[in-house]
Amino acid sequence: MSEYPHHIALLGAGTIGLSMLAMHLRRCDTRVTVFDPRPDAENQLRAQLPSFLDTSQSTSSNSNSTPPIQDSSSDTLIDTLISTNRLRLASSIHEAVQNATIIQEQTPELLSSKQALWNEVTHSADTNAHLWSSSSGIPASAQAATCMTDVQARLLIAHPFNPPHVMPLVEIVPSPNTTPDRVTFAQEYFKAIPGPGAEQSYSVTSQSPSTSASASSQHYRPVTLHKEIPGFVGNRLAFALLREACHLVGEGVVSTRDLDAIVTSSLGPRWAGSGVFESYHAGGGEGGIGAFLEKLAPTVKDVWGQLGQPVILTEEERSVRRDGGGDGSEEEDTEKWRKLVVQQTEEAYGVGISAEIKAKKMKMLNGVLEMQKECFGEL
Ligand SMILES: NC(=O)C1=CN([C@@H]2O[C@H](COP(=O)(O)OP(=O)(O)OC[C@H]3O[C@@H](n4cnc5c(N)ncnc54)[C@H](O)[C@@H]3O)[C@@H](O)[C@H]2O)C=CC1
Ligand SMILES: O=C(O)[C@@H](O)C(=O)[C@H](O)[C@@H](O)CO
Repeated sequence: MSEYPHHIALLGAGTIGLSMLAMHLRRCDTRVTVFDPRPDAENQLRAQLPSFLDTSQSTSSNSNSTPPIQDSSSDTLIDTLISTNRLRLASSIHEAVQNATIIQEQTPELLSSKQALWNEVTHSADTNAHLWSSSSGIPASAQAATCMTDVQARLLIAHPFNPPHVMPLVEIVPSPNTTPDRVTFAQEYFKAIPGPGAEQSYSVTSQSPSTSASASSQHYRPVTLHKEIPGFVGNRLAFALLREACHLVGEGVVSTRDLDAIVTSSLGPRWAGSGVFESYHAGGGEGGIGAFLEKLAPTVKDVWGQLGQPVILTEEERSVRRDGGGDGSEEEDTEKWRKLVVQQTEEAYGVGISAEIKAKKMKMLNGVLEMQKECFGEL
């Protein structure tokens, strides 16, 4: 038996993949083989991963420091992970999945490429490996539609929220063909991953492989959906809010910056402590959410009936319109909101986020999560 019971093949080391890598390495009983075809994959990993690992200052909530630039200690950390067999870089999918017990993909959000990936993976992988997809919204049944039944039984969605090395939610979304034992394994695996800042030495293999976050210190919160639905739950809620936000900006009701201020000075703080239903339950007074819905039904009905339906075009749809001889003016009308949203957001926040701002946002996020644990035990 390997010194590491869990051998994860991580396919795709981009925005989510590298953060997922740091998440997996927080368990002492894992080793991870990474594959990404981009020519600069190793450089990207060496540049990004150290700042996601808890040994750096930038993840602790009391840090004012900006994420460390890559220095020799970062390289040493990566080299030590490699020399202690906790981290390996593969040059092909075939190589990456050899003897993997868990195969997790964070490749581009395209159904066709995910389907091709799973077919390629299952030609080389152990027939008992767990198969996880980080997809933002493509259900497992769609991804596995061109795979054999035994593959469909092992494939599920483990959808993180960015950045997964910090954000507690993992949406576990099985397909109708995913067997219950695979769901249970995924739930228990993520629950046992220590949170950010857990005292952790990534390089010492002398630590016993067993790692389990105690219930009181549980950080990750896998939530399993009962049914598949495109976008799952987190993104459907987020995209519903995004749709109305884009509608309000497109109609000239509010600017993007002021809409963000409305969220961060009300709903954001509220929802950090009480979710949608709990907060309306409290708002309903003695009668709880039942009373809330009764009292507010006329207003809710009126607002629901007037929520915006802004149209968004895919790049393909936009090019078809342009190829059709359109001068873009029809597109401008159809997506009037889009130009305003992009223009106002870039004016408000610039293009690209500075390392200093990223560090401040990370400090705030860690602070909120620490406060949640302090007030409510496990998240
Ligand atoms: N960016 C986000 O906030 C979140 C993204 N996701 C999901 O995670 C997945 C990846 O998204 P990102 O990390 O943002 O994309 P990304 O574009 O940053 O990274 C994708 C990586 O996959 C690599 N890749 C392409 N084909 C590959 C293959 N055949 N095998 C291995 N690697 C391959 C690319 O070189 C790239 O580095 C998507 O399904 C996305 O919906 C999920 C949650 C949040
Ligand atoms: O918001 C998140 O971090 C995730 O729910 C996502 O899936 C991404 O934002 C996604 O919507 C964009 O890649």
